[in-house]
Order: sequence, then structure tokens, then C-alpha cells
Amino acid sequence: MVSKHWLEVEPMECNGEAQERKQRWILVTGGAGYIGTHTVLQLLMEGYCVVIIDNLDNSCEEALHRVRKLAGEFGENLKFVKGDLCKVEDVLKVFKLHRFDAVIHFAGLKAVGESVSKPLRYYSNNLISTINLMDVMSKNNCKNLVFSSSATVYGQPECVPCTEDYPLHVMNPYGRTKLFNEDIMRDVHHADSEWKIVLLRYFNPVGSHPSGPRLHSCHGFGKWSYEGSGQTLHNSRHRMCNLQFGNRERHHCA
Ligand SMILES: O=c1ccn([C@@H]2O[C@H](COP(=O)(O)OP(=O)(O)O[C@H]3O[C@H](CO)[C@H](O)[C@H](O)[C@H]3O)[C@@H](O)[C@H]2O)c(=O)[nH]1
Repeated sequence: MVSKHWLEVEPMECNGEAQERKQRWILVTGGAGYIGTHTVLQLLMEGYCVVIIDNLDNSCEEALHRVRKLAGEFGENLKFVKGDLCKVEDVLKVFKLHRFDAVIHFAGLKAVGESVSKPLRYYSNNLISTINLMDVMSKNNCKNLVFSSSATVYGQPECVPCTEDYPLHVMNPYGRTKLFNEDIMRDVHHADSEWKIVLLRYFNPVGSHPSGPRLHSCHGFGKWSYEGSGQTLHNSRHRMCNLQFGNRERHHCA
């Protein structure tokens, strides 16, 4: 399958159920990544139209082909733009394609060790990308944002499970980029209450899609998931992932 990068992508109509939903368009940054692919598949199955922007720094187009295939007829409602959020012109071009109802922001560098050895790379990448994204969103009057933060903002909790009001205590540059991004978002919301922002602070999300094929094949992903088994490998123990949705809900999955 030939992928469509942004130079080739034309504004398009959504199919099927999405039309009944008045074509709700979601932009997913980092949508080719691990959590992103699972989220995009679910969005498609729910009838949304999805545009992914991803620089493929830690993912590959093959993952998107798998998502399209698993989504069946809804797969046509997925478009991919290879782009870099740190280049504001890439973000502007995506927003010229469509009016987005919301953005889910997964794109970011996430290796703790590397963030310690290359802090400037992490601060520059993870902060500039978010600022560019929110700036372009604001200019296009798209003010609904879900941000993929991390439980790393809690540091080393003294007891588990930790709750959302647990003190924030970041311990490395990666964590600080997440907390700084959260702070930016809090400030933006404070300045303009039209913004609706959800911060997701998950622990280690693990597992594979029930259909069997791994959606996402990044470097070393095989270490984390048995293909199709739904089992997880992390110090030989099952881990729990907490998805925290603002102050409202918490979901657990094994
Ligand atoms: O500047 C960048 C950096 C990364 N990516 C892309 O973003 C995706 C990130 O996906 P990963 O599989 O690397 O990450 P995960 O889905 O496992 O992690 C997600 O959840 C984490 C929670 O710990 C972090 O919030 C992280 O930022 C978020 O992407 C990848 O496709 C990567 O290519 C970009 O598009 N631009």
C-alpha cells in the first residue's frame, strides 16, 4: 500500500457512520506509536475520521497499514501525514486540510535514560512541539486537547496506588518535559477558558491487540508484548496500567 504523506493528501469526505456523526475529525499526533495506534483503531471503529501526524521517529508506516486493515471499512477514514510538530509549517499544513474537533497529543520522545544524557534534545523536542501544536490549534479555533502525559510526574510514589492529588515530583528531564507541558496547558486554560484539556498520566501501558498482530512495531517493542497473547513481559510480572482522565475516571487494564 502506498502511504499518503501530507503533500499528497487532499481534504476528504468521511465514509459510513462517520457521516452520520457529522464528520468528526480527530488529529492524533504520534498516532503511529504504541498507544497511538490502539487509540486510532478505536476512534475509527467508533466512526471518527482520523488524521495522524507522526515523524516516524519511533514507529513505522507498517503499523498504520495494520490499523487500516483491522478497521475494515472504517480504514478509509484514516489519513497519515509524515510531519514534524517542531516545524510549525508542518502543523499549519495539517490544519489546512481539515477543521479538527479535537487533538490527541501522543507525539514525544519518551526514553528516560536518553533524556538524562541528551536533555536539550528532550526539552527542545517535547516542548516546542506542544507549543507549536497549541498555537496552531488556537489559531484554528480548535481548543479540545487530550495530552498524553505520564505517571512519571509523580516521581517515586511512597505508596501505591497513587491518586491524582499525589504530590508531583519529577526526577528526570523526560518527566520534566511532561510536567512543563502540563503547566503550559494549565496556563493556556487559565488564560482562555474555552480550552478543554485532559491530561492522561498513565503508568506502563502494555499488551497487544486481541486480534493478534501487533499494531505497533517500534524498536524493542517485542520485549514488551507477546504477540497475540495479551500477556505482558516486564520483570516477569503482570503490570497494571492506570489511565487517568482528568479528575473524573480511572481505568485499569491488565
Ligand atoms: O517528536 C516526535 C517524537 C515522537 N513522535 C512519534 O510519536 C510516537 C510515540 O509513540 P511511542 O510508541 O514512542 O510512545 P508510546 O505510545 O508508548 O507513549 C505514549 O505514552 C507515553 C506515556 O508514558 C508518553 O506520553 C509518550 O509521549 C506517548 O507517545 C511515535 O510514533 C513517534 O514516531 C513524533 O511524531 N514526533
